[in-house]
Parts: sequence; structure tokens; C-alpha cells
Amino acid sequence: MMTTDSQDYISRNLMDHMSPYFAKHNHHHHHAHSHGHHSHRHHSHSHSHTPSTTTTTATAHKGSSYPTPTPSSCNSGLQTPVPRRGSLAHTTDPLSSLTSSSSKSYNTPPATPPLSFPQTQVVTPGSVGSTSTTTQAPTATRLRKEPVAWCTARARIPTPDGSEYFLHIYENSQDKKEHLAFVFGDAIRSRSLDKVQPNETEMDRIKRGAYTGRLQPIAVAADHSLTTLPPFQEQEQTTTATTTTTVLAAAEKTTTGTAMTVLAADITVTTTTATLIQQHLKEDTVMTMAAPSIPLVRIHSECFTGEIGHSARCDCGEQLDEAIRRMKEEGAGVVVYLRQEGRGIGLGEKIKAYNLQDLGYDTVTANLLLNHGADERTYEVAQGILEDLSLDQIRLLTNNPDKIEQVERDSQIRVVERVPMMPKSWEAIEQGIEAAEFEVKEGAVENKIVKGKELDRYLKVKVERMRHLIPIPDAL
Ligand SMILES: Nc1nc2c(ncn2[C@@H]2O[C@H](COP(=O)(O)OP(=O)(O)OP(=O)(O)O)[C@@H](O)[C@H]2O)c(=O)[nH]1
Repeated sequence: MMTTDSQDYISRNLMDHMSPYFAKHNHHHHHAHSHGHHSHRHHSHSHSHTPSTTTTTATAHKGSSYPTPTPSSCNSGLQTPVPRRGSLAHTTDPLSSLTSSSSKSYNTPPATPPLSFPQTQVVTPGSVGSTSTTTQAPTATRLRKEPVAWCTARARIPTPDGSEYFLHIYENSQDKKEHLAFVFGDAIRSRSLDKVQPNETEMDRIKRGAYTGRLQPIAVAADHSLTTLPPFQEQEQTTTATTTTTVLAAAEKTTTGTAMTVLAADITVTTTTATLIQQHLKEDTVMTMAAPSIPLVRIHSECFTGEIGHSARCDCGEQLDEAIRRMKEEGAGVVVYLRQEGRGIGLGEKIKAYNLQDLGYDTVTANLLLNHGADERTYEVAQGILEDLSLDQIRLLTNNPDKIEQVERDSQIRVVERVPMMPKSWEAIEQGIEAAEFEVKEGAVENKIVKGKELDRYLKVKVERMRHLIPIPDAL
């Protein structure tokens, strides 16, 4: 799936072809390190996260009496010492004590990111490949201090049809949940994951997924001790590439003091250290990169019932499946999976809301009757994840205008296109066919579509009370 499309993107990592542990992936990646020039945006940590402004919010309803119902988420063998890079030990990062351990538990996230990012980063507006956009980023120069979200681990997930994606695990500064990103295609990289951490070894990086290409099995000793890795070799690497896109002039200092400079037009990337330099690195190469297309993104909120529980009360499972199917089809894209169950009220409260819905209250009113907002979700973490993936221009799969507004708010992220998600059962109605006859497209995991009276009512309320942009079929 990701043989051609992924080349449309600029490789954001300098570690391609790295060491014999990686299967050489299907193409010449290139090493125009674009992290530094990408947007480091200002983020106000001080503003509180107001609930959605979409609808009549909870406050007006708190404590009110119930109105009349109106129908309508190991390796003990890794002891063998792997040569450590002395230069990496010299860090001024005050957070280094938090960061050197590769056995950090994801369940106890630090209050601050594990990596020292430059204290202030001047961002010049615009980005790589900003050619075919309809919305322009603000022109003001922005400063930001800390990232909101950072990737702690990543691994390849093969899917039944033979395609695959990389699941990224994120920690963040806002809550203690593990939010996720399903990344399709090889070109979309996490800046925080790729950054070299103090004292880390090659194996540390492999364990947390900070490699490019694909891992391949190594000989494991009978006692399961780790086969000795060849010594790490530091060398200077210069990669030259030309690009047809406009690349911002930028400079970045990593935690190790590595200077990386990206110049416009003819990009010359020079690193003196930082990356795990491959012994088998090819000679300098020159290649032309196409302008990257704008990636498809789905910002999806957790829904246990709809995704795991086969519920026909909502179309959440179908939406997740459809988003993944489309990204497989395009060979690129990201599903940002936020642990905001029940529009932020949590599974237990959503279950209570379902009882009220069975009494006839609609999905919005049921939330309000439980003293919750109609929608308590926030999108700062999603913004942080998109920023970490260097995605500031996106095509967003959604029917929800509130989501678009919130993801763009106080950020340079721009939704350059909204890609609608028509519920399949409504699509069937529009096509004048039975839901059973609806042809589920190749690549979908579920071949059944969600349908029923409850779903129709839920969808209608989203249109009527939550501004969702889907046409209600005439037959309803
Ligand atoms: N409180 C509550 N939450 C629900 C209900 N049904 C689904 N959800 C949650 O709503 C979230 C999905 O929100 P949706 O409004 O379907 O979709 P959206 O993400 O806002 O909009 P789209 O991008 O257009 O799909 C998930 O967190 C679900 O758990 C419900 O009846 N009550």
C-alpha cells in the first residue's frame, strides 16, 4: 500500500538505512530533516479548556429538573552492554533524570515532556508543501515553550489485508491518559520519538520504535540473551537533496548539541552526531522530492460501546473503520485516537446517559441531565500530536464543525479540507437500497453496517442539536 504515496512526503528522519537490523525498505528514503523548520507553535498552557461551545451547554441545565422527554483506548535479555555515546552524556537538560531510563512506565507520565526542546523556538509561518492550500497560516511569529504531547513508543501493526500502520503511544501535559496515533505511510514521523535521548543506546531506540524502515529478526541466543550488537559508529553525515517545495530556513539544536541546519531550495543537512549513524549508509545521494500532499486525518474519540461492544446506538466503530480504510487506500494518513470516551464524560456516565435515552431523552439532553456538558471534549492533545507529527495542514474526516474550530484554535493547524463521513446506513437509504445490500468497500474490517432506529435518532440529534454537517435522508 505505501510504496508510491509515501514517497510524496519528505522523509523527516536521518536514520534511514540504519544498521543491519532493519529491512531495507522499499525505496530510497530521503533525509531532508524537516523537523527544525516545521512549526513550533505557541501553545497557551494557561487557558483552561472550555467545553465545547457547540450547543446549549450544560451550565444552563445544571440542577434543573428533568424535562419532558422528547423522542426525536521485557526484555530481560537486553542486558548486553551496547556502546554508549559519550557525547550524549553531556546534556544540560534538567529533565535528563526523567529521560535516561528506557524502562519508564507509561502509566506514570512525567508532568513535563521527557525531552528538552529548545527553550524558545521562533516559528516562521508556513510549511513544507504549502502550495495547494486554501487556508493560510497566521502571519504572526509565534513562540512556544513546551510540546503538549510526545511519543513514547511506536510499533508496526500489520492488518488482516496485509497493509500495516505504526501505532504511536503518546503522553501529554494535560492528562494521564495514553492517547494514540495510527500512522499510515512511512513519511509521517514523530519529532519527539526521533529525537535522540540522553544516554540512550541503539537498542533503546529500537525498543521505543525510533527507527525507519522495518525491523527484521536477529539471531537470538539459546539462553535468550541479547545478541551483541555491532558497535555504534559515529560519523559525519551529509545529505544533500533538492526539493521542489519551499522549505523554510530553520536551525535546531538538539539535546546533544547537534546543530542541524536546513536551508531553503537546495537542502543541505549536516549532522555531526545525533542520529544513530548507519555503518551501511550509502554515499551522499541526491533526489528530488515531490511536494507532499496534504494528509488525511481523523481525530477520533474513544467509544467502547461502538468500537468494541457492537452497539448500534452510534456509528463510532463504523467511522473508525472507515477512516482506517481510507488511509490504507491513500497509503498515508493519521488517526488521532483520543481517550475521550462518551464525548469526555467517561464510559460509566455514558452508560447512565443510555438509560436516560431509553426513557426518550436525546443524547444531548441525557448528558445535561447528568450534569455534564453536551460535549466535554477538548482538542489540545490532538493539536499536540499533530504538531509532533509535523502536520499543520490537514484534510480532516469529520462532520463536526466544532472539531474543526477547536483543532485550529490557538494553533497553526489548518483544516484545508473537511472530508465528510456519511453514515453508511444513511448512504444506503439515499441509494434506495437495504442496508444489507450496501456494498462495504474493500479494506474495511467490519462488513456489516450499523443501522437501526436508535442510530437514526442519534444521528438526527447530532444534525439538529450539534451542528453536524450530514444531510438527513428525506425518508427519515
Ligand atoms: N455522552 C455520550 N457520548 C456518546 C454517545 N454516543 C457516542 N458518544 C461518544 O461520542 C464520541 C464520538 O463523537 P461523535 O459526535 O460521534 O463524533 P464526532 O467525533 O464529534 O464527530 P465526527 O468527527 O463527525 O464523527 C465518542 O467519545 C463516543 O463515546 C452518547 O449517546 N452519549
